[in-house]
Amino acid sequence: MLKPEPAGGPTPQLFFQTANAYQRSQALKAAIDLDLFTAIGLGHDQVPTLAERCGAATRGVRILADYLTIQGFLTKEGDRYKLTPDSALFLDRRSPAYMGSVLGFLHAPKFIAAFENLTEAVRKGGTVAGEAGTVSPEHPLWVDFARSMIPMMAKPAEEIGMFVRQSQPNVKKVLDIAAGHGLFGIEIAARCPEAEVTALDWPNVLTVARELAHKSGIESRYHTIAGDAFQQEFGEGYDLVLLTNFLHHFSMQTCESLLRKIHRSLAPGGRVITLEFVPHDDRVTPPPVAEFSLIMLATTPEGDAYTFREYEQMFAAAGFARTELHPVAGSIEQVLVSMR
Ligand SMILES: C[S@@+](CC[C@H](N)C(=O)[O-])C[C@H]1O[C@@H](n2cnc3c(N)ncnc32)[C@H](O)[C@@H]1O
Repeated sequence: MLKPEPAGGPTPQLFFQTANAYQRSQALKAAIDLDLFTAIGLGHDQVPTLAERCGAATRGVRILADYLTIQGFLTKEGDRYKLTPDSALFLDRRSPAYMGSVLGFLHAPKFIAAFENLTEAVRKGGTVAGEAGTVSPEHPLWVDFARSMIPMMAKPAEEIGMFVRQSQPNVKKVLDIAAGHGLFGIEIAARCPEAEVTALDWPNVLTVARELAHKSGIESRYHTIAGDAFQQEFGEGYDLVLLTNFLHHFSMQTCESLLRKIHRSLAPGGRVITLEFVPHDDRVTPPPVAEFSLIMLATTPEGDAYTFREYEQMFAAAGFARTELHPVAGSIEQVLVSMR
């Protein structure tokens, strides 16, 4: 979508598309706020009935629906709109894969604010959103994350749950570091009946994880450690430590020190499952994965999207015998399995 036309001469198209990209994200937000995709899915496919269903002006809905057609979220035949297969799956509220809530994090004012001073972040080489950005203790953004991101994490959590069920079915002690919503540990507890899961995160975030554990019916096997992963005692004898979407917030040196602490907490034969954005060595491919490092620049002092070579190096330096990389179906992230 963002590539310039392959036609002959130079074109400012990429410049304009990128300069105006905020209009596209705001149009998507408006459609989700008005539940326009669900309304079309329900058959309100012409402007007058669609506007009525959305509680909006016909002029507003006509212009928005046409814009979303141009952007590829809808199709239009005559004066009737239809959802594309992707919009039907991810943007119709009735779908189990509905993603609308994800904007609760992606468009959270504190998250967007971190990008408003990107020039300064580039000058500095790290976030200018407070001293430590999103890695400040008990940063409130993580409660938004825990409440909003479950639809995005559901598929990888299910995949990791199935992987553990297959490869470590008798797993007993599981530590879920920076658990957030808790979905990853909960999926394992749901599939491995002997698993006792300990979730570690800031106290305000753990409230969300406990709610989900309760809803999932595994709360009697769900325990928590509230506080800083770098300070709190983990205990020992873990068969499995989960590190999903956490290491990218820190420098390699800080990651290594955490990995050493994790290594000490593992039982013989224990392993770590890390879920991460892992770009190729060129750091620019695959694009959606490699782009992740810009988020780390804007929101953290030293975070990054590390390559597999860098992760291998960090785990080896912390004492791990071997690290393997696995793709995750339905996700752009990858899993690293590291053996004690
Ligand atoms: C990107 S979220 C990942 C949540 C979940 N593991 C997932 O993969 O969806 C990062 C999590 O790290 C937690 N966190 C950040 N700094 C932390 C620290 N120093 N100690 C413990 N948790 C921390 C946040 O509260 C947040 O829940």
